[in-house]
Amino acid sequence: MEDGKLHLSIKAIENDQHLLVLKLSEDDPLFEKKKKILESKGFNLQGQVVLENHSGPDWTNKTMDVLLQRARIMCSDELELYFSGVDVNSVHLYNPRIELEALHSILSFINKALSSGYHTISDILHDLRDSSVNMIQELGDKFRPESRIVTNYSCDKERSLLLWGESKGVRRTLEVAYFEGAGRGAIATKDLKVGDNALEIPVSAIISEELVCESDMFPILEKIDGISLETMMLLWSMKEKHNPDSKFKLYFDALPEVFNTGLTFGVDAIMALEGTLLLEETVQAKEHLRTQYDELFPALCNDHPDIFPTELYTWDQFLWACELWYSNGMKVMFTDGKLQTCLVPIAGFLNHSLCPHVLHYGKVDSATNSLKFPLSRPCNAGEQCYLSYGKFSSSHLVTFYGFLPQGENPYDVISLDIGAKIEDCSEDCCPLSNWTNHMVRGTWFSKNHGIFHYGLPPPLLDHFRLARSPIETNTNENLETELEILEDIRSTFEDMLETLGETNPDNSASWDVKLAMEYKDQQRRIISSIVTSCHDGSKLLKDELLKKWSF
Ligand SMILES: C[S@@+](CC[C@H](N)C(=O)[O-])C[C@H]1O[C@@H](n2cnc3c(N)ncnc32)[C@H](O)[C@@H]1O
Repeated sequence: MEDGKLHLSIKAIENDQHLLVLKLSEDDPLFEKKKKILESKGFNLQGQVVLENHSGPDWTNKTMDVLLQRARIMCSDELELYFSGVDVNSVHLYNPRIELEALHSILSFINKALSSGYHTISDILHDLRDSSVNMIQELGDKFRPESRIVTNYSCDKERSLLLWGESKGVRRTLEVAYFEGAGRGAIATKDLKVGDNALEIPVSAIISEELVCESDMFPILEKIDGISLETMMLLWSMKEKHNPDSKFKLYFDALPEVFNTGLTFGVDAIMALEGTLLLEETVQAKEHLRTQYDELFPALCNDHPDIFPTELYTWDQFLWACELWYSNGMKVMFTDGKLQTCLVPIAGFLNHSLCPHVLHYGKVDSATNSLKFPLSRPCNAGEQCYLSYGKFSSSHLVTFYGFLPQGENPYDVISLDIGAKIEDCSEDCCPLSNWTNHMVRGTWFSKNHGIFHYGLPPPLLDHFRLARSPIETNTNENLETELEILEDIRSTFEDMLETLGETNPDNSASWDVKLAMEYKDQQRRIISSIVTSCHDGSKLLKDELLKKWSF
């Protein structure tokens, strides 16, 4: 089996014994970094586990542990490698999504192995499968975001859309409900296991580029220099929304009238963002859209009033359509290998979570010509079923989706403008120093707050160490330098805290001001954690220095 990032295989050896081999995929763009981590943790690159019948009750747990430690590294993304070099032994959740990917990769492999024979070791494989299923269940149990259903919301339009879906061949084990603070969402109609499909949408029920290409606006749009198919789709949807004969009428009818994303923040909310990078991000994103609009309108309406009626192409409607596509668009890979941003009716009801039920979706199954949404973790009947929209920071989620996810978002990082790449020092001393950008995140994610770590990202510390003593690579002795580094980092982040200022909670504030303030509070929490970690680290160093001097 191959999961893009890791190869798992079973080889028969002697005396009914088998070898389970877990190897890093060389196609993984992070291959070199992961290889270095595996080596630095003392793992050989050819991860092998001998499977023999049967080695006692502890054997399954120990084997799962070995497999999981490796799979965590193999499934990690660049961000996780940057921050922790992956704390493979951690029993804490540093990133539930990666933990889920690692467990799910192991489970999928074992399921495949079981269905393709290996009778002599089927007991072992069953035990490993049960163990991974239990671990996935435990992971999900630790992550239960609050989701309260609003009972007085009529879901008539949504139900009509579900019925339309059934008539188009949509299969589902989900119902729609309205949730406090999240709008519509999907709940499981029965207990769903890992591998069950929450949804299956035939390609014919997906809004894709084909529709604009067949429309009467295409011959006009294709003549515009540099216009993308995504922009064409957006313009098509602005008109189709009002088409009483549209094949997707029930879909458009069920869309929210307003989206409430960062793109429609009012002046007060923008002002409330003062001191955060999100202020610039939202302003720039909106300016970019305004420029794009002004390049197309009113020219298109003036030149082709029959195809582009002025009343359907106002700036406000353009912005609504941008919010629709940003917050509901899904990347879909079709069977011809083309990747398109599409609107997927019904799947668009699924909300996002940091520990989603559906992790892998977006590739059309050629056997059924449909888009499937299989579960990577179980979802009980009546429970809200979540999707992963992607590995997004809170600033991205606020700007383009208009919400902050519940729980600690590991992708919530603050980039630091100290970009210059430093050359890799020797592999033995700091194998993961070769980064082009530096960043920080809440230090509560780090499990190592000890001396020389302080809960801060190792590559960032190495960057400062190298900048101070380019020749000396082993800084462990250099406590004074460490102290200076921590003082520098602390003062930078104290300045940031000061720029952020204080916010006073105001329950009567509008939705956008509340969201902006909530975002700002989160930023403050992240920055405060760095200041505190620097402070605690300095104390550790001073204690150490005192000990040295007292000898
Ligand atoms: C694809 S739609 C999901 C369905 C949406 N709730 C609705 O009523 O149409 C994406 C939007 O749902 C909302 N949303 C998704 N996940 C959320 C979450 N975890 N918490 C709050 N709102 C969420 C945001 O408004 C986002 O822009």
